[in-house]
Amino acid sequence: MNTQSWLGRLLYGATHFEDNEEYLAFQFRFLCVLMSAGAVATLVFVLAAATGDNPMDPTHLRMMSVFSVLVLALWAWLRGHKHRFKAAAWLYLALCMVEFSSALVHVSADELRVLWFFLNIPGAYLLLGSRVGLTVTALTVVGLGLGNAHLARPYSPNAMMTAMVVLVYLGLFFHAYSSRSVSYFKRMRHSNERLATLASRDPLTQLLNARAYYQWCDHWLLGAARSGASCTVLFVDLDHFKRINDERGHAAGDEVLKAVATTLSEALRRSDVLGRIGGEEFSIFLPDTEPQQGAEVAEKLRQAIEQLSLSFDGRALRVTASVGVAGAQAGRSSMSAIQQQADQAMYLAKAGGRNRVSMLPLDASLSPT
Ligand SMILES: Nc1nc2c(ncn2[C@@H]2O[C@H](COP(=O)(O)OP(=O)(O)OP(=O)(O)O)[C@@H](O)[C@H]2O)c(=O)[nH]1
Repeated sequence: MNTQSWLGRLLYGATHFEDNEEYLAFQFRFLCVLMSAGAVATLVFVLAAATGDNPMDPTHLRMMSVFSVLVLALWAWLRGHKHRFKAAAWLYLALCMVEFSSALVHVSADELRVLWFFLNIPGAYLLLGSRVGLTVTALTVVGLGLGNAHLARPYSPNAMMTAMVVLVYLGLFFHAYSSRSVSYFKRMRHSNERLATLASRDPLTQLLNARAYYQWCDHWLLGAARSGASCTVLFVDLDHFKRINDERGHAAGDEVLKAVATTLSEALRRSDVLGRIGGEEFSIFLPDTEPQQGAEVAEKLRQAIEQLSLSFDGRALRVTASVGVAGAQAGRSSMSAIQQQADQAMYLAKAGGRNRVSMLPLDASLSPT
């Protein structure tokens, strides 16, 4: 979506659109093309008038020159800046209205000049939405209806009627089209967001699933490789979880997993990342954190889990966790190597009696049983 040809770069500038900005990307590019084409076409008219091939009213000629310069400037201002799109679209619409009105008033010899207004209708709908499109259609019909009698060479009632019917038809046609296409894009964006959530979240706890979690960690490690920043991974594995399932039922086990996920999320900083990477296994990535600090966080989490007061079917449930801590420097280790180290540390904690925190290479158990 963001790979651009040389023509694209020339017309739109270097503009990055997110996956959920597909419709904005279309509108932005459409406006850039409209403005560049509009400015060039107007310059051709101006040049033809200057060489005497297309004699034109001097007031309108001046108007066209100003129009083409302003549109070129507006296009240059918009290129590469998607957040300027709305303002540029409004300004372009206003410039077109002035330009077409000038042609209507000053170029009486051109019987077809009313056609310029027809261009505004699709442009307004596609760039600024159906409400603006409808307003522009209504203003054009009313303006032409009231202004015709005051023109130096007014259109015949028949010609005016034809122009108005076609304008109204065009307005209705684009109203239906733009409302449909916008709602279609919105639904598509919503579905894409839902799909992205389904693909990256664990359905039980709503935490990142293993794939999304590791993807995030790999991305961080890659980004921090140059600076060699420290990070710590905590591997949290619930103790004797099978027993909870066997003795209290699978539903009780699910409740425990949800409660632990909430407890961990609440205890962590916003910059930390938490994923459910297996049945009763959670992994936590602490960016810019030395192992010793990470071990303190691990101990805090272990205590929070131990202190959880849970009950299922009216009976209390107790849960504890063993936590393995592994520290690393970005650029020196891969995520799978760090996770493996955290895994081994967690097994040390299990072997040491569970409900504790361990760290490699020396067993750095922080909590006595
Ligand atoms: N309720 C529930 N249980 C799950 C889920 N995913 C995995 N499990 C169970 O988690 C249990 C994990 O058991 P083990 O790997 O033996 O680990 P443990 O009983 O916690 O023992 P230690 O880790 O050695 O303390 C298994 O019984 C799985 O069926 C889940 O989504 N919901």
